[in-house]
Amino acid sequence: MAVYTHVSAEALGAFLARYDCGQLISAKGIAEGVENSNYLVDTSAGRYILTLYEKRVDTSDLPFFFAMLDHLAARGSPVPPAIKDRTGQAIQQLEGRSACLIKFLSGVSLSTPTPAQARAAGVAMGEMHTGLVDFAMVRPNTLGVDDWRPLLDQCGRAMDQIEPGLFDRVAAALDTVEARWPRTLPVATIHADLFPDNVLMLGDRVTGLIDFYFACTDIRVYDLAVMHSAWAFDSAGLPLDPAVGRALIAGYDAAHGLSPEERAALPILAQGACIRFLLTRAWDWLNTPADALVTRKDPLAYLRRLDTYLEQGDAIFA
Ligand SMILES: Nc1ncnc2c1ncn2[C@@H]1O[C@H](COP(=O)(O)OP(=O)(O)O)[C@@H](O)[C@H]1O
Ligand SMILES: N[C@@H](CCOP(=O)(O)O)C(=O)O
Repeated sequence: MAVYTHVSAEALGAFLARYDCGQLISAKGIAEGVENSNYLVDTSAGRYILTLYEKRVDTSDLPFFFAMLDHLAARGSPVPPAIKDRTGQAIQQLEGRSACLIKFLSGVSLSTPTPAQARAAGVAMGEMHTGLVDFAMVRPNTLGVDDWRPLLDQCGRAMDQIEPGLFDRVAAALDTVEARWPRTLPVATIHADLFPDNVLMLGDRVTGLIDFYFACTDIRVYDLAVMHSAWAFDSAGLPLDPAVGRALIAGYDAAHGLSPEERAALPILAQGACIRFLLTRAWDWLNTPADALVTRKDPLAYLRRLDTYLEQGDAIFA
């Protein structure tokens, strides 16, 4: 459960008093998520998400994330803007953390998407990228290709406690990815973590794109590769029906367009995405205290995805 910081009823009441958002009715910690503390807050005026920012979010980045959300919301994307208090402030302090009240969006996240749902999600990413074409702010990717080697070294040989030989396998894959990483593809603002749990859906319709706290400026089609690595596999990292991944890419292509160079780069970008999530999961696996109220994500599910990309090459994207 991702509730790292407890919020008292008194502190929450005082926090809500700054907003025109009604009187507090209830607040419940949200089990999903791993990065921040999230509460579902009901008031006499409606339902909200309260987020307190924890370890990986640098609060100096919050203005970038909220400007991106406001930009997308103004262009009709189903994203949740932060709510401003009566003085126009979105970012507050609560229980010693930076905190925001965020619009609640309906929908549920999928564990086994159908091709039709994957297509809709690909379209949603494509439309998001189109909406961001004129977004001018820049935030370098702090978990980009040049950060993976230092992260691998930080995890070190302790990775072999997760799986014997894991460090050497990831090091070898990273050698290839670094050598073949495309450096001339279009760069843009990307979500960088659009997993199924960050896409809310009702049936085949996307109702929400959430969790923009890894958003950054990087190779645009890397965003699609990240998405493929998360959507085309089950939670153990085993491939789903290949039609799911194909539909995702077709939806993106229909909504935004994919150049031949971008399409050709997908295999190496997807291998990079596997290394990125394998490493952050491995770091969390090795450094999360046993009594933490959070479910650690399995690094090896990303080793299995990497193996599939290495075995299947271009075929999985054809
Ligand atoms: N704007 C929102 N509307 C509805 N539910 C949300 C919203 N934001 C977050 N959630 C819920 O909270 C969960 C955790 O949020 P998320 O941003 O993914 O957390 P974390 O950053 O800790 O990974 C989501 O899986 C979803 O259930
Ligand atoms: N999507 C990442 C971890 C980030 O978690 P999220 O709940 O913020 O999406 C992973 O699965 O490793």
